[in-house]
Amino acid sequence: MTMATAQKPLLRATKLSKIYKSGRSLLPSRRQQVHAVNEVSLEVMPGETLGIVGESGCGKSSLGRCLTRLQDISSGRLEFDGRDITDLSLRQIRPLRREMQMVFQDPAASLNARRRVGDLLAEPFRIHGIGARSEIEDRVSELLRRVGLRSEHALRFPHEFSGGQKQRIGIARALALHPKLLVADEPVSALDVSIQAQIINLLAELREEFGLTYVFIAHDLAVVRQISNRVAVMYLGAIVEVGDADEVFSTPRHPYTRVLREAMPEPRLHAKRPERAQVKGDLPSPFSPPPGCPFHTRCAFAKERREVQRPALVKAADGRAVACHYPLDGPHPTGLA
Ligand SMILES: Nc1ncnc2c1ncn2[C@@H]1O[C@H](COP(=O)(O)OP(=O)(O)OP(=O)(O)O)[C@@H](O)[C@H]1O
Repeated sequence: MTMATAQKPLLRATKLSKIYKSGRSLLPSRRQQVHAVNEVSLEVMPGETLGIVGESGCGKSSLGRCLTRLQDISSGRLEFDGRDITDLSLRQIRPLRREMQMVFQDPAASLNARRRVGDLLAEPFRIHGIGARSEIEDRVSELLRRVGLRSEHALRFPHEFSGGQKQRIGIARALALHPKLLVADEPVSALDVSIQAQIINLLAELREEFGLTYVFIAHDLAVVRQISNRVAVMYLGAIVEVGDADEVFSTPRHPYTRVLREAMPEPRLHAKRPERAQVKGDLPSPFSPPPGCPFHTRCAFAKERREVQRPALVKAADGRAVACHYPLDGPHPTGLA
């Protein structure tokens, strides 16, 4: 790989939006729209892990599915490996599936319960016409070993495995064809904490071994922190802060990031801060998001004059970006404070 190639983002989203039309009303004019992803722009560089964190319903899964084109994009642009893939049809996108894969929270849902694990892992090779039968068997055994299982496990059915083992199988299936990009959507949320760490370690090892690039989605900041180089914080469909993971966690600039961080189960952090930041009220309905700054209804710092404007995500000189009229730390990005 040349330096020039290395410096180009593997994935670039520009003002990417996903709007769902709710089917609740029979009258099309009365149907409500959910702006699940609202003009998100981000870049993922080869070899890095971008964590995406935010509360349930903020649009993380929708963004993940758009980034891998498992679902259509309503507006904006998506480039993968230098190619515009925004409007590719399902047929056109199929060959790219080898290069961009997803791992989900519930691996059992994507593993056909009636088929043996060996068959499930052989499927990607068959679909893409790769390898003779004996070669595929060898590759399946190797895959199982690589994710910490045994080759004999190929003969078993998914229900014979624990939650952590099922996720190992899900990861093996996603990595079978050596993709460039893996989007993991809450891959450890359903697992016990001790198993979570094992799966995160496995993902980190595989990233190094295969030179993978990850988008790692989770509602749990502590989980995202363990594996991400950079992190993007989402609120009501928009990215409100993005930057180096350690810096975002140690000195959050968006009031919402600070609330998320202080909810982390770290006794040391809480002991130092008896007055923890509180988020006021409930997450507004995505059917009728507040005008102006989407966080102003819950923000301890918002003042009326700033409610009417939606703050843009502006990058400061140190590379961190925040969409806030009242950032908490560091250079002010908009000059409005
Ligand atoms: N297929 C769909 N049709 C209509 N609305 C949808 C659809 N999928 C998601 N939504 C809505 O879009 C918004 C974002 O949902 P999404 O699942 O992307 O968020 P999330 O942050 O991943 O939440 P969770 O962690 O609970 O899955 C929510 O209001 C959700 O109800």
